[in-house]
Amino acid sequence: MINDNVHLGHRARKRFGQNFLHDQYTIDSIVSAIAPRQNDVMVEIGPGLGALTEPVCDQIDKLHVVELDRDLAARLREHPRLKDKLIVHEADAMKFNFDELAQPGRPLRIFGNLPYNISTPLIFHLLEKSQYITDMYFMLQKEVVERLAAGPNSKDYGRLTVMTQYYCQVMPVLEVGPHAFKPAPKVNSAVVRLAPWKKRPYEALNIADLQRVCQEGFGQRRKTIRNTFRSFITAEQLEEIDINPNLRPENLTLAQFVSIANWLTTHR
Ligand SMILES: C[S@@+](CC[C@H](N)C(=O)[O-])C[C@H]1O[C@@H](n2cnc3c(N)ncnc32)[C@H](O)[C@@H]1O
Repeated sequence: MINDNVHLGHRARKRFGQNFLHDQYTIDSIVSAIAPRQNDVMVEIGPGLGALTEPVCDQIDKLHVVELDRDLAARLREHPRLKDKLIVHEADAMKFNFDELAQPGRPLRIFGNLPYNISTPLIFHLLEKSQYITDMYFMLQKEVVERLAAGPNSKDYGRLTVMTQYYCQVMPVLEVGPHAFKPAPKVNSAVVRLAPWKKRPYEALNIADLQRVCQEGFGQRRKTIRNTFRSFITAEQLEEIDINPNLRPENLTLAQFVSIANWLTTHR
């Protein structure tokens, strides 16, 4: 019997979200979407057994990789074809200082088939580093990509949507079925490109206030905003900034979230 949990001699560890890509068409499509260029400062999160690492290294001379699994990090350090090109950071991507890798005038290009158990907090972590980043290509649960790309008035629209679209342009790239991985996950996946805006369409005066408005708003998404936000803005004041107080948080555009946050910042 074939053991689907062992791939290239490594037993997949569930706690590290290990589902290794093995479908060549999917691998080629992702790498051609990323289109690595010689001068790019590139970082891969969770290189694992190197499914994406190898074809990317065929196109560039140096690649930073951040891998939490000690055995996989050791394997990459000794990999005959890769060891001279890789800078292996054996670390938790959630705690890793990505900004230290960026060089003046050379922001980072980050990619990875992310462990699904940490993908949402990791995206929040990286959004705060967006000034150091050119773009990010991530394989995620399809459902998470739908949340990232959602528009107002949909069930997928939430805090992750608003905060990501505040920092980045969101472009879904490719859908991937479970059988592209070993072991096969129970869910469908998709690749997305997140590209931090060169000039943001809306500017929050204080990012903590935008985070607060999103958190409070989507924490009670069935309530109207006259109720949700009553601790800091009245229905009349919402009308003064041209926002209907009878809307629900999921009806608000990014521009309206930023207007409410900026009202909060300037009326303390
Ligand atoms: C879904 S697998 C992808 C592996 C490989 N890139 C591929 O596509 O086959 C996720 C990888 O992330 C690593 N990983 C899990 N948690 C991590 C963390 N907090 N920081 C860095 N790497 C992590 C796992 O060990 C694994 O190698």
